[in-house]
Amino acid sequence: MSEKKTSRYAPDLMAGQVALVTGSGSGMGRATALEMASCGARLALFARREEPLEETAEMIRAAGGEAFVVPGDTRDEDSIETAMGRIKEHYGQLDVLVNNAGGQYIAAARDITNKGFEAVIRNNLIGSWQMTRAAADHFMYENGGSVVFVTAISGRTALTGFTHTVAARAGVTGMMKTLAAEWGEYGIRLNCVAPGTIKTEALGRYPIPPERWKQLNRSVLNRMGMAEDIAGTIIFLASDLGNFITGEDIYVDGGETLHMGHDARDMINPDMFDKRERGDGKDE
Ligand SMILES: CCCCCCCCC/C=C/C(=O)SCCNC(=O)CCNC(=O)[C@H](O)C(C)(C)COP(=O)(O)OP(=O)(O)OC[C@H]1O[C@@H](n2cnc3c(N)ncnc32)[C@H](O)[C@@H]1OP(=O)(O)O
Ligand SMILES: NC(=O)C1=CN([C@@H]2O[C@H](COP(=O)(O)OP(=O)(O)OC[C@H]3O[C@@H](n4cnc5c(N)ncnc54)[C@H](OP(=O)(O)O)[C@@H]3O)[C@@H](O)[C@H]2O)C=CC1
Repeated sequence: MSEKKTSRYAPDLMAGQVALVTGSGSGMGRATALEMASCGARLALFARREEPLEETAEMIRAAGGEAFVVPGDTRDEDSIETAMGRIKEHYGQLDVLVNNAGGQYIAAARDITNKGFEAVIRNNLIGSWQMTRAAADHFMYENGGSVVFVTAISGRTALTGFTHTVAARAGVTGMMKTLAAEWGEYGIRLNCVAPGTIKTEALGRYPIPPERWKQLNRSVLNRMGMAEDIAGTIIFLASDLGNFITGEDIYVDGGETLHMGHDARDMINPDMFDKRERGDGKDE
């Protein structure tokens, strides 16, 4: 067997646990699956396209982990039932569900048709509900578990061009909080991770010329987010590290949503804010 990949967390943090990650053929889903495997979790990988899932599974196996591919569509109840049945047969348990699958198209609100609005709600809200309900029915009402939803920063800020998905993600957050209140008694914890602008393959699908990519970076940390930034937070919440956290909504956005009423750096004297050796406010 090949050597286990080093994890940023303890290599046995998720030992004995089975985790289902949706949308794990790319981006944040793949990064989360890889890191969970390096923490000892056994993975079930779910998305519509089988080939990228197999690639993720191969990466996990090459690093000494265990992964099982269950293709399906979060909008399709039958494919979810099939996946849950196969996970039961293969692993016999499910402890963690990461609802990361999602996507939308960009459009001005006045150009969004009712059909288009509904399609995005189905993909980003109803899909997550269906996965969560099935995981609870099949596994978690009986044995407890942890569910993490990947949403977006739109709870704190407007995102023009994304009215439909902003509505869907806000729906997910409200649903998560209410389920957390109802399902605490079953030992089920539910939380959201809200990513800022994260450099994944998906961003490349938007019609934004590469020379304008820099403008996407509104983080105060002076870099775009990476899939691993999100994976680390998901694992913190999903694993025992987050044992007493439920109903929370954690923003992982490099400060992108720190709105400034005024920016004195531009208005008054930029030199005043130049980087200094000392950061304690005393004269140098
Ligand atoms: C500056 C920015 C910073 C942007 C940076 C800020 C960060 C943003 C955060 C988000 C990042 C990401 O999500 S990254 C993910 C990137 N996105 C993707 O990968 C694409 C995801 N898209 C999809 O999966 C699908 O298109 C989805 C939206 C779910 C709809 O799929 P369906 O099969 O259910 O439906 P379809 O039959 O395709 O379409 C149904 C109707 O939806 C509408 N519709 C669908 N696609 C459409 C399109 N491209 N343009 C217009 N309208 C469309 C039409 O009305 C369609 O009806 P008809 O007209 O009758 O056909
Ligand atoms: N990148 C960013 O800046 C941000 C992204 N997000 C959200 O975070 C999540 C991950 O994003 P990211 O990694 O960038 O995106 P990706 O497009 O790389 O990943 C999304 C994955 O979801 C899968 N998926 C989409 N719809 C379905 C469905 N109906 N059923 C099953 N699987 C589905 C896709 O695989 P397949 O096509 O094979 O089904 C894809 O692999 C998404 O929900 C995204 O909208 C939120 C904020 C910012």
